[in-house]
Amino acid sequence: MRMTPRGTAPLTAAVAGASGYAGGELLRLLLQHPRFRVGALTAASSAGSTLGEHQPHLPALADRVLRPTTPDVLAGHDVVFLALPHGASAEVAAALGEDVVVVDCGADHRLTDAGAWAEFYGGTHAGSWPYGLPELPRADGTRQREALKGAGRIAVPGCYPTGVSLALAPGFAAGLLQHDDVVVVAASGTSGAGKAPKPHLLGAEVMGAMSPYGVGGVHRHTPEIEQNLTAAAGAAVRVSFTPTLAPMPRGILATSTARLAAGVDPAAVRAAWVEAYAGEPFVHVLPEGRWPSTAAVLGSNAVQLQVAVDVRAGRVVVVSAVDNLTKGTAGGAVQSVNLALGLDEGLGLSAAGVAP
Ligand SMILES: NC(=O)C1=CN([C@@H]2O[C@H](COP(=O)(O)OP(=O)(O)OC[C@H]3O[C@@H](n4cnc5c(N)ncnc54)[C@H](OP(=O)(O)O)[C@@H]3O)[C@@H](O)[C@H]2O)C=CC1
Ligand SMILES: CC(=O)N[C@@H](CCC(=O)OP(=O)(O)O)C(=O)O
Repeated sequence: MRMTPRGTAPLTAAVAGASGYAGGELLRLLLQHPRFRVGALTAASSAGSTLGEHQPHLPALADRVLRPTTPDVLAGHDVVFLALPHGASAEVAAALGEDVVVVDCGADHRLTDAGAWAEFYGGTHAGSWPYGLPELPRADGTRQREALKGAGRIAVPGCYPTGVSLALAPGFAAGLLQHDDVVVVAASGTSGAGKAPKPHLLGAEVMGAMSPYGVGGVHRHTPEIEQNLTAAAGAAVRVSFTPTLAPMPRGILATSTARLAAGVDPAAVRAAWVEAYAGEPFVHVLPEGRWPSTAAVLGSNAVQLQVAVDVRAGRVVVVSAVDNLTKGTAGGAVQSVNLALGLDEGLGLSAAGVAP
């Protein structure tokens, strides 16, 4: 049985996938966290090399040697962060005891519907864990953070679902939006695709170009976004989602639109978002007339939002920006772990970004 830590003794955190982008961002945040001490660091083909060869921006850990990703190496920590490719987490997690908080940054434990898993990922569904998006409004008036308090297992959301779900959920929770006409187009920086070499991520392909991918309702974040918006609406929501690759290292800008429900006064719409996030330190509805930008959230755990009503088209338009590696992965993971351990939710995290 896992106990809530008392006092101020350091908590140990292992990071599996430490040579990757998500692993590197987790380590950057853990080094700034007052309660964590970094324990074992693991990888696959990079095992045996030093962290400094993969993460030159983390000099404090440069001499640490990466170890193989095995349950034996990861056991004995308070928290294990898994920043591994899809499909690699479930087996490792199953071999870790109940006394360890396990945080899966990959997709293996995000979806509750085994049919959706089979359709979008294929293979065996590993099951679902409490979903790590604390601010997400739910139809019963609570927030997702309630499911994370004391959790021993956490499924970190995908980067697009973080920005898109927080953008639209207040409108569904307040009954302002139709459920069957939701369109999302989002652009992501290339770190969202991970570090493993891929031809479409070569500099010559990416620089100076924006290109869509996963078009036609086939991107695997579609069912995850629908799952979140359905939880907010209390009834099934259908989404058409189109991702785009943008020539920048980090950041996601999402434009999410939905048709206004019958009888809704357009003038009253924006207030629902302002009210939903009024007490949230990491979700910022910008003052009217200002628009989110990926540059303003770089390295930050913040989500920026703006809401407008396109009266001619009868649609609500929400633009959101997140850093895919911070709030979109590692920051969201640390925030959820803080809740799981009974620590202050924002401990070690900042809404301040890096600019220009
Ligand atoms: N990048 C992003 O913006 C986001 C990523 N995520 C998720 O986080 C996870 C990691 O992504 P990301 O960091 O981008 O990926 P990277 O490709 O950058 O890193 C993957 C890491 O996993 C290790 N690894 C690869 N295969 C295995 C294996 N079979 N067993 C153990 N370790 C392995 C790699 O080690 P080696 O160096 O030895 O190959 C590397 O450390 C993924 O599930 C991804 O979906 C979630 C949200 C956003
Ligand atoms: C630019 C880019 O390729 N992005 C990734 C999403 C990254 C992420 O959040 O997702 P997962 O944890 O679900 O892999 C993609 O579209 O597949």
